[in-house]
Amino acid sequence: MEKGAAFLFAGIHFDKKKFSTDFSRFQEKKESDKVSEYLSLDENIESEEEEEEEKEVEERVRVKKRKRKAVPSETVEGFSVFKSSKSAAPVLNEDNEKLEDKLSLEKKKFHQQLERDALFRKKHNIHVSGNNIPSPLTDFAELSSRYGCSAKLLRNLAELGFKEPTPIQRQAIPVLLSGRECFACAPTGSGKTLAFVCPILMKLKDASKDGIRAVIVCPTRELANQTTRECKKFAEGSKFRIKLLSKQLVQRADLSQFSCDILVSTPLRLKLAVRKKKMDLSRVAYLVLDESDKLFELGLLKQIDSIVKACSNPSIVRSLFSATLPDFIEELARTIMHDAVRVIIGRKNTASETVKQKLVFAGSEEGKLLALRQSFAESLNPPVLIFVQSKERAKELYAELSVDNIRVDAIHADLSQAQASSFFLVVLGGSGKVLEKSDYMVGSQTMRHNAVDNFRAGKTWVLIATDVIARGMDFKAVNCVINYDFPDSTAAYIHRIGRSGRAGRTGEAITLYTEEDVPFLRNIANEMKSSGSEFPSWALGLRKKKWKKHRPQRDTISTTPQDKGEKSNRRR
Ligand SMILES: Nc1ncnc2c1ncn2[C@@H]1O[C@H](COP(=O)(O)OP(=O)(O)OP(=O)(O)O)[C@@H](O)[C@H]1O
Repeated sequence: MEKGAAFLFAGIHFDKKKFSTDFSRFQEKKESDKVSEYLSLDENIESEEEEEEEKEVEERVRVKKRKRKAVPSETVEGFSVFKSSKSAAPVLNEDNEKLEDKLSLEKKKFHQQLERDALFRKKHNIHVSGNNIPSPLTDFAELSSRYGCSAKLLRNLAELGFKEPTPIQRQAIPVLLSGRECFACAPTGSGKTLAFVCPILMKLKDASKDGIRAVIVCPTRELANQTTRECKKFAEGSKFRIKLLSKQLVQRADLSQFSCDILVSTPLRLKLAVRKKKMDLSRVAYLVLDESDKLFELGLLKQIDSIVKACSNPSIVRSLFSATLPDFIEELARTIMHDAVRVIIGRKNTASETVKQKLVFAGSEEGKLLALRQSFAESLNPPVLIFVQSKERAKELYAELSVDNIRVDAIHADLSQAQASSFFLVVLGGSGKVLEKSDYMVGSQTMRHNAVDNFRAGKTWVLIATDVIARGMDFKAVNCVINYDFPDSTAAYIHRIGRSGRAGRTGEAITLYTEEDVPFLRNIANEMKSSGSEFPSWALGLRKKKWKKHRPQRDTISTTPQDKGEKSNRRR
């Protein structure tokens, strides 16, 4: 429009009714022949106004509808707003209702499942904390239906005689299979090994040469050995490469290209392999710290720290397992774990309920030996495991019992020397001969092995040991554990007596004590009480004493004449 003529038409409106014929003529003309700018000018003005009004109304309706129905914008917008909105509304309502029904049904199902899980956990004494904890396993078959477990693994479990999962297996396996990190505390002999090995085998699926894929750290060589053997049993028939990090392996010049599916090791060996032989742990997807409270003790903490750092894969799943898990260890561990699930079976830090516990006052060191001989004379029900507090005392007791016509053996390690000179140890052979250093430096590993194997095989009836085998060792049928020397902590007590009463069997534990041990009796009595054993109630009335590494100097065990002169001076 020309600016100059525009004022002439300002305020002029056609009376559309009066000039409807003309108007329609123009309209037709306009539409067919594109009427002159002059005539169409007013029309345009009017139609623009109308169009704008119409648009405004449409927009208002659109906004109102959006607000009222809160339906997705695509269903309102479009060419024929009113048409589509009229027909869309009922469909949307229906959809919404269906969706709501579906959601509430799912919610209901979810809550029912939570209730079932809670009841099931209560029945099996499983306590959990954490977010979105997966349901416990009702049976091993669920490993297949819920997680696609291979038939081979299920067959292996069946062949090992594992009919039902134990409580720790019921809960820890689904937690780890869901990719969650886990703190687990379950009684001794309750099947923790399978609880961490099974998810690893299932997650790794097939053998691969893609670096080191899973690492299991155990505090002692015996336990690492046993765990390797167990892993191999569970993985029977598969191509998984399961390796124990042996001394020979660490001696290899370069481990930077070393690969295996599961690597089992003690902390010191693994740290050396990483530091000195460039072993690469950056691809480890699963890290298990077994007997984790032991691994977090001061002597091993630095090694564990460097191992955890070397396992630098950001999506790593870490888990901690033990029968004893003090709060401060949990807090420490929490600093390295993400959104971990905590699984406790029964009451945390309690002895196995399948072990009948007894406390016997022996008066003195002489009284202890007398009590032991007397009990063996009355009934020796092998296999029996005897714990003493030092390797010297193991040697002395061994010398005493080997003349009693008892098939006895001894096993112990001097851990402080082991740390200084790669596992210096002393083993006493079945012959009763105390080995010279040159003997055990050559064959120490084999002999320590033999002591364990002979005991397992029933060739040895009585095994005298230090705390080196107190943790994790699975001697299935140990009938009785004797604490010849009082344990040095509650955890040591729980682990020592836990060598008996495993996998649902019953067992017995006898703890001898002298005056020196009385201040710590209350702690043992408490353990006896909380694990359901008979306990001396008077001991609970004793003064509370913090139990820190109780290893008093004790008189020698030896009764041989040549030792008698020295006896008063010799305290172990
Ligand atoms: N589901 C199962 N059914 C039957 N036996 C089982 C089952 N799971 C494990 N066992 C057996 O129970 C015994 C103890 O298992 P395991 O050594 O794993 O216990 P643990 O909880 O690690 O004990 P510890 O705290 O002393 O290390 C083993 O002999 C093992 O073969």
